[in-house]
Amino acid sequence: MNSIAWQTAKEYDDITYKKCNGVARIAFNRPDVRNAFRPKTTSELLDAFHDSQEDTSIGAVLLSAEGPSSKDGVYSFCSGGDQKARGQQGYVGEDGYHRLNILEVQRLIRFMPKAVICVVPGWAVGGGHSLHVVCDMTLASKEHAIFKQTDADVTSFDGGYGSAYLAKMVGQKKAREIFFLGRNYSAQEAFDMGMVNAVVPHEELENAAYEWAQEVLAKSPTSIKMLKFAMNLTDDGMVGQQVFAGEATRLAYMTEEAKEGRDAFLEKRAPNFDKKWLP
Ligand SMILES: CC(C)(COP(=O)(O)OP(=O)(O)OC[C@H]1O[C@@H](n2cnc3c(N)ncnc32)[C@H](O)[C@@H]1OP(=O)(O)O)[C@@H](O)C(=O)NCCC(=O)NCCSC(=O)CCC(=O)c1ccccc1C(=O)O
Repeated sequence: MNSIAWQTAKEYDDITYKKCNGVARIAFNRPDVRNAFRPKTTSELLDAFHDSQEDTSIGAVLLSAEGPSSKDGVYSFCSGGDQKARGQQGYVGEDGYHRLNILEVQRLIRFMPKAVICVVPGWAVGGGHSLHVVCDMTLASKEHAIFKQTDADVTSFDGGYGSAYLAKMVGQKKAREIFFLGRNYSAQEAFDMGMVNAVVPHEELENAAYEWAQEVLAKSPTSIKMLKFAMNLTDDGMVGQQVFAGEATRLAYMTEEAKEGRDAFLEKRAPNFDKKWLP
């Protein structure tokens, strides 16, 4: 991480948020509890992801984690929902309300028109595992990453991207094994299953993720956005169609034809569209 001139974009309690050369880095920062998320964490994640989406200088986002734990030196990406904050109907924040807002974070990652790369330095467990699944790509620490699904140990079930989309990624049998048995899988095993893009020596992990982001940034922003939404579309139903079509509408807005349609309305006249029907 030393060679990258990260600048803090905003101070938070449960996460860190930095930017450098078109890349944003959002990282869990509760390493002593394996980076479990509580409502405060998810609110901060939503805020930072929203900023990354809105910032036109940012083209790719790393979702990573600080660490290791000051207690035992163990690295983690995220161990899912903080079970100490869990109430009867969800996770209880400082306002006393019970929330399930990690799914909003998942949706922001899924629908943001920028590549999101998950950086897994250690444990990726429960809702933390699901977050890695929903990211566009995942890089994992060769020495320390461990993937594990504990939802069925604590009466939770991510019935969306965390399980059904995972099954599309690793196959139905393997996805059922991951959820029904809750075993530990190494970075290499996760790579072999198809849910990790690269296994990287721990010391090089953050730099590798930044380099992957820089490679993405060298590509056409419109292509990256449309490709992401096209690949999402078949799994996201009408919402996937809506997101893809929204961007298609934006492209249509940029044409002379659209300008004529708008101007004709404002000038209270019939539109004079260019009568060319391209083959
Ligand atoms: C991650 C472990 C496998 C790591 O094991 P180990 O290395 O032996 O460490 P530990 O000694 O167990 O832990 C160290 C320290 O951290 C605390 N801790 C770890 N994980 C959590 C956690 N999730 N919550 C609270 N605290 C945690 C642990 O207590 C220790 O503290 P000490 O004070 O030092 O004793 C292992 O830790 C582990 O299995 N952790 C629990 C994993 C888990 O079950 N997570 C929850 C899964 S359910 C979930 O994530 C909800 C998903 C979700 O949010 C969701 C999904 C679908 C729809 C809606 C929602 C929604 O929004 O709720």
